Amino acid sequence: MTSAATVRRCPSLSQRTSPAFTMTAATKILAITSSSFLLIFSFTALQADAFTAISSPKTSTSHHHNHHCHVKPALKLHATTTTTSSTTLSTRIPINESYPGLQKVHTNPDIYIISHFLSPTACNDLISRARLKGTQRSPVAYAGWTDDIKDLLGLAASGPVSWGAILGAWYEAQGDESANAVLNLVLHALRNYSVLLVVAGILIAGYTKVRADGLQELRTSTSTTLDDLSDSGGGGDGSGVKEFVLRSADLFGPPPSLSSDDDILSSPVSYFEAPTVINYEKDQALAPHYDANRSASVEDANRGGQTLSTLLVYLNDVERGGTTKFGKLPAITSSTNDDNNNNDEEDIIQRQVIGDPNLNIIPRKGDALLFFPADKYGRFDERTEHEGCPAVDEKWIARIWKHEGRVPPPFGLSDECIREYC
Ligand SMILES: O=C(O)CCC(=O)C(=O)O
Ligand SMILES: [Fe+2]
Repeated sequence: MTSAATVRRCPSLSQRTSPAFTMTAATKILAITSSSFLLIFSFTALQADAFTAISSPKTSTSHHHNHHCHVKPALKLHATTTTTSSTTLSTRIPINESYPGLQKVHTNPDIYIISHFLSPTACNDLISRARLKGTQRSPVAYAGWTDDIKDLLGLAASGPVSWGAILGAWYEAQGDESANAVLNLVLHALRNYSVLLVVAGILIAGYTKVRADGLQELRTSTSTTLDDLSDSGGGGDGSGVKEFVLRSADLFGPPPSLSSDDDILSSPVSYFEAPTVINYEKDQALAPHYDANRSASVEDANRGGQTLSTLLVYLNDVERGGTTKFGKLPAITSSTNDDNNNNDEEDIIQRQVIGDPNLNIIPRKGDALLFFPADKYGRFDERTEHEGCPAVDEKWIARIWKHEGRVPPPFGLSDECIREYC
């Protein structure tokens, strides 16, 4: 008999535990709740570290020799709206404010248009290189999935999983009048909790997968990355990729606080993802999204962390459709912007979609659009939500994302390439 053994081993306990022990309802509730709270507490304390360890993408060093990678950077679409308050944001990363053609179209969050950022030859070269390499359906990453899963698991663990565990244990304890009733109850609660947590985990993983698959429908363009800065490989008039990368380096300027003994990190280019060329055919579009990722420290760890700036260049004139719209920002009217002189302001007003209350830019060949999806500390700025409106006429753009840290290949340019051209 277990109880006899217990009595022999532990006399002091046996004195307090009468053989005819009957567990009161209050004891049961106390036992179950305390074990559940203990579990919830340890779950919450552990989940952050454990989850980060599980989901953190591995940084690959095996690609460093790879000059011409075929890995496409993914677009960061969020399945849920993030809640970062813009009042907690700091300023954006600095840029070269005297860059020729720079015109501010919105202040806080800062958005610029840069007229004639790329020459028509460079635009043509970027398009022809992308055509030669071939574009494929643009990938979409479910940005923030790690945090979403954490949030959902946390909710489940402290809500339905706990109550399910408690109710289940309560039900199982009915009629258990043995001396081990309390222990049994706690064990049942713990077992129920673990089983239900695993079930919740499986359901949440399935739900996340469905959401991730759904996001792909929101981006219907095709694209490719170009990481070859050499003149050969295009139309023969010099490399549009090189022009794009070098002008972007001039625009962003050298990174602050250089560790000067590392020549690669002192080049702004090492913080760039390789240029991506994107093609929209009739009716293709990119739904409203953010270029930053609220879980960048985990999900973008192998591509330089958070996206701090987006630089888009329109590679062709687009008569109808294909505008870039900022759905949370107002259109520029003659009174909203004091930073430009009247001619520049007129020019910008003309480049917006007439009648749209939001900032909505019409593509013009060679012009760049510059904005900052996160502040200089990498904090997500939801005001920069934007979309590529459905194309009517064909549209081509090239894009560089500047990150917080070095973007290693295959996402960024190789050390050899940066040393040779930048
Ligand atoms: O096509 C556009 O105008 C916007 C593209 C964009 O937002 C992106 O590639 O992240
Ligand atoms: Fe974007």
